[in-house]
Amino acid sequence: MSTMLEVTGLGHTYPGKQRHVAIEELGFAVRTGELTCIVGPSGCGKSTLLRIIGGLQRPTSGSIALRGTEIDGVPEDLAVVFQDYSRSLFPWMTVRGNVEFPLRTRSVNRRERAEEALAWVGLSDAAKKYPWQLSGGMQQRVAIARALATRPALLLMDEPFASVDAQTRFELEDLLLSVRREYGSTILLVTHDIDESIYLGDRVLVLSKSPATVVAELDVPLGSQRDQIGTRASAEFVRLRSHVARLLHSPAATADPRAAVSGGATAE
Ligand SMILES: Nc1ncnc2c1ncn2[C@@H]1O[C@H](COP(=O)(O)OP(=O)(O)OP(=O)(O)O)[C@@H](O)[C@H]1O
Repeated sequence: MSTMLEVTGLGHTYPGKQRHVAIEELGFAVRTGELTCIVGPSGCGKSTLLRIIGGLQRPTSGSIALRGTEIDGVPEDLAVVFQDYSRSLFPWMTVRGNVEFPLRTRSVNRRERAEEALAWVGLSDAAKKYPWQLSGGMQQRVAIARALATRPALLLMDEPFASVDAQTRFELEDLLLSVRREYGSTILLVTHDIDESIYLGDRVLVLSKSPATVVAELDVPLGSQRDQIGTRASAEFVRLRSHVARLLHSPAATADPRAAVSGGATAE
């Protein structure tokens, strides 16, 4: 499998009076076609990391390569879905207008692409509505459709389901799994929810407290067909969940980044 994203020796320090070392010597790779979840404690630097990968912020040190080319600015073939759907959609544009918006500079059939992406997320009937006429979960589907319409090489998602209720969250998680199964998307998703990281991920990267560094990389051997009840009740899921929880809460685990590489290791 080829490498989609390679992060090497990444560091970021916020300067000035509030000087803060947010990320330190952070490195990992995302393989093409893989859904990688990053889980870490609140304030550890997850959003900073995604902003840097998305080209919205320059790192203080280290490098990031997308398909072998170092990122300098906002890459064309990368899309981001943020947590706050209410601020990421344009309220004066219809749903279809929002999905077509990032395609305006590309020579593609915008209408066709937008309609296709809306069908992927089950919102064909809402194309002419405005975002404010939709529920929160539907608005986040629009944001996902807008990102998918550009056919990004890499889809970045920053806590995409953190602002919706639990039932909608489950539905959106399953939607994401089915879309990526069908289209083989490469996805890097940040969450602070351990269960979500295991339910969605082919691989989970566990980050330390700030400054963020990779504590462990775990393979998630749960297969590609997952369901909210059976998968979450499985012995493997429960084992991984307690393993990640221990890694996140144990100061000793932060000492050796290779302490728990590849899910086989147990913290018990
Ligand atoms: N502009 C800034 N200036 C100084 N410090 C900052 C700035 N932005 C973020 N930080 C600090 O950097 C650290 C990482 O912030 P970041 O938002 O990346 O964390 P996070 O893991 O995404 O947080 P959360 O889980 O709460 O969303 C935090 O301690 C935060 O206070």
